Amino acid sequence: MNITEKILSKKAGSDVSPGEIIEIDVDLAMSHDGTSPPAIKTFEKIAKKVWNPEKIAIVFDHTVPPNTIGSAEFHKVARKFGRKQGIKNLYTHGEGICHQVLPEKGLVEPGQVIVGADSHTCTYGAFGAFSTGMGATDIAMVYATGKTWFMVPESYRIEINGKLPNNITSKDIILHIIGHVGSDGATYKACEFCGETIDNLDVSSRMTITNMAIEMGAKNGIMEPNKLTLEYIAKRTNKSIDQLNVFRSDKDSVYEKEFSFDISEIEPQIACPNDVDNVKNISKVIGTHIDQGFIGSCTNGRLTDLKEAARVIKGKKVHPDVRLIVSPASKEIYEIAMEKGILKTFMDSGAIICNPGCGPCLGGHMGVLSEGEVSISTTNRNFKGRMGDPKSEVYLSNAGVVASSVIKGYIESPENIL
Ligand SMILES: CC(C)[C@H](C(=O)O)[C@@H](O)C(=O)O
Ligand code: SF4
Repeated sequence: MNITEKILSKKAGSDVSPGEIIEIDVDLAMSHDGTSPPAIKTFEKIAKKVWNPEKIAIVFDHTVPPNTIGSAEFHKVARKFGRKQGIKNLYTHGEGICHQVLPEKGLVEPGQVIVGADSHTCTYGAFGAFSTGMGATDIAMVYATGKTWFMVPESYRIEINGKLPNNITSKDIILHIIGHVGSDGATYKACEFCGETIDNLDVSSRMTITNMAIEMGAKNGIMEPNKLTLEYIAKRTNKSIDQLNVFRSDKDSVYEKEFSFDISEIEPQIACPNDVDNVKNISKVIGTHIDQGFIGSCTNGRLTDLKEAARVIKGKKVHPDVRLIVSPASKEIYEIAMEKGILKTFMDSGAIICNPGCGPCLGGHMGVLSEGEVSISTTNRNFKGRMGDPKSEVYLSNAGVVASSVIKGYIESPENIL
């Protein structure tokens, strides 16, 4: 069996195979300020008390602080519910993006089943957990019962080998893969990422890859935890590595499809408007005019990303006709970036630093695009109108490319700047 099948078998109490429908207990369920209110509405029709207030996390991140009366209402409803139900992990003070906050708070462990009312819940696969997004009504059922059902997915094995070239990050790896597989190329599949490149990646870089599994339609993205990951989880959960429930794929596991990528010579990858799989080598789009750069999100708002961007922008200025918005993915990251002088580097360059949260990622606030405006962004989606007007455009890249581009006012590669 592969890692996904092993986790689901353990939960189901017997060996499962792809296509089978199982009902299992979940270890952790999550919703945020955008999806908690609809989940609560359904929950209140079916139950009075949540199944376990310790196994639910509610994180305010999508519009923090609230930007409309409607979102302030959503915060009020979710906050009241969280308090009434005694939800232990209720983060209402701008702690950061749910997908960053949950691992930081030690809520994510290998071998767990985690569900969340947000499509990028697949991020926790970087820690060797089976995790997936679902709709708010499904989450309401989980809040009430602690259980959910799945069809066991078929698995894709995606092997990545080669040493990362200069100015290339795991964002380029996942964009490269999505460009090949297609935005619906892995619909309902368990995408297992493996190979020497994955084995050597740090925790943040691994999270970027599993985070974007949903952009190929995957049910979940998953990796066997490496040493750095196990150390991270042990530290965050106050457990020893031996206490963690690590699953690994058998050597003779069965996969529906197998892919192999060598990334040792790739260029920075850019997902061009308006599809995440419209991926081009940067050399094809250098010179494209931009009006905004955004560094942040659950994909690339971590310290490694901020450091990479700061390395490129240090001592330089953002182009006068461009705005650069930086929003660290969590308060913890914000604090470290502040202490290390990284935020100062951005401020000196002319950037706007926003509080942790989703920020402009989904076009809600803090950097909405007007008609015809173009953004280069470290986020994960570039659908039509994603960051504002339907006639605005979003290019997706790694953080270093955003930094080099905002200096020039057009898409530019860091290697031409440094
Ligand atoms: C608002 C929320 C439901 C949505 C998601 O599920 O992904 C958002 O986080 C996004 O990135 O588009
Ligand atoms: S940062 Fe963007 S992609 Fe991630 S959860 Fe928030 S809105 Fe969704």
